[in-house]
Amino acid sequence: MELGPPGGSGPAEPGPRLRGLRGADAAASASSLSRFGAEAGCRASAVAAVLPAGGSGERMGVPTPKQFCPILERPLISYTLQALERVSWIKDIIVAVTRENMETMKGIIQRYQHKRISLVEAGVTRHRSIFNGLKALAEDQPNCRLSKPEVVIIHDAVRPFVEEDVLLKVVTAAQEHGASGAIRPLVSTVISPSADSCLDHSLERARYRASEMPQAFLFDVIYDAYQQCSDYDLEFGTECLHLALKYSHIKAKLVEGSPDLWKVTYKRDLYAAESIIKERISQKVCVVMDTKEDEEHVGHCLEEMLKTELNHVKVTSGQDLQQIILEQCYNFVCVNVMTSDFEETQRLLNMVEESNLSILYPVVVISVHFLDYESVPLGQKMEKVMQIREFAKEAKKRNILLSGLLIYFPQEIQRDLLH
Ligand SMILES: Nc1ccn([C@@H]2O[C@H](COP(=O)(O)OP(=O)(O)OP(=O)(O)O)[C@@H](O)[C@H]2O)c(=O)n1
Ligand SMILES: O=P(O)(O)OC[C@@H](O)[C@@H](O)[C@@H](O)CO
Repeated sequence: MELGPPGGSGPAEPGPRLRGLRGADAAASASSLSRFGAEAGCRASAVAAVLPAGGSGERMGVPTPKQFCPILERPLISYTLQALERVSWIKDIIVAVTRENMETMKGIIQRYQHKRISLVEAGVTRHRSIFNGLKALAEDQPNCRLSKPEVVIIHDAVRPFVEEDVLLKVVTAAQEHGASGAIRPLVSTVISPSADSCLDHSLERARYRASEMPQAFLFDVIYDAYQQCSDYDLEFGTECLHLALKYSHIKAKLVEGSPDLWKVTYKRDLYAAESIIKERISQKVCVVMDTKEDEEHVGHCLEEMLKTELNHVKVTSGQDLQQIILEQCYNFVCVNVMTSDFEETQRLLNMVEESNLSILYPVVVISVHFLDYESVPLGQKMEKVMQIREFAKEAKKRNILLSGLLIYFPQEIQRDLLH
């Protein structure tokens, strides 16, 4: 579906071209029932989001625009989309990308099964990209399929660490004040240089804040502002809150944001983002035992030890494995006591694959085999466990990192361990 440029109004560059890729409506998660959720019997305030993603990432210093740079083999923008998709009361997510990156963006949406996404063409500046995203939501556009929201969130596509709580804060504040934005304390002091590059004056740092994202606006407030916007502001402006003040005379409510709201701008930010993501997905481990009895003995011994290092440790003998996978655990220790077959591990791999869990992040599975070296010669055991290499090659294709661990115990110690 194409959206032509509005009749005579708006900037010179091509108007937004909406290529609806609206996925199936994501099931509203019960946990997100909120004043913006699908609560039965009350009119939910419609909220949409516009993600400017049409930049070239010059400061990153690599050929690929930073929003498409990989983190753990997945494009940065996919993490931001996932963060917004987790919020069930955001009904539409409009992403502004350049025409040349449109196919790349479509591929990301399909590969990572992103939902509620619509694409518009980016502009030559960030403000123009945002304006094109807003036009896709305005009802004054011909053939527009998206309904106008009451509140619109604007969030840079290169800010992947955005949580539901700050989104709720800025949207609630925007409903009350017309506009709202996340802010953070300044790290460096702001100074004003003179024409000859000497210090003219410095600002009292404590009196100022850094403007971050997300921001939220009553749709009409920000859309009217962009429609009145001068070409100079569209070309050189960097602050949507300023446009709301200058053109719609709305003073945005400022909301203290968390330290994670920073924007990926330089290469070091990409490394920082990767280590934060690794840290987050490695804090949850599930120990899968092959019997209920082992769960209560070996499993809980392991749980006590792991809890000294990790935030979330879950032990199961399989009955609630499906739920654990749904809760997005990405690390599994599959313990096979007294057996060297892989039935348990294979069952886990199948469940992980069926759940599409490894689409978004790599899943780590360690298959541990406690074996009595007196009953079976090492060579035969090693042959069995070496099979895991074949499993691992196949699993890697599905973003599942499988490894095997063979632990030999004389029979009596195993008995002691289990009782
Ligand atoms: N014409 C533009 C320029 C920027 N952006 C988006 O605005 C966000 C924040 O802008 P910035 O960090 O400046 O991104 P770039 O312009 O790509 O970076 P650089 O200035 O280093 O080139 C990014 O998601 C970027 O893709 C956009 O949608 N359209
Ligand atoms: O200026 P850039 O294009 O690097 O990034 C845009 C930022 O200025 C902007 O995201 C925040 O300051 C909030 O407006």
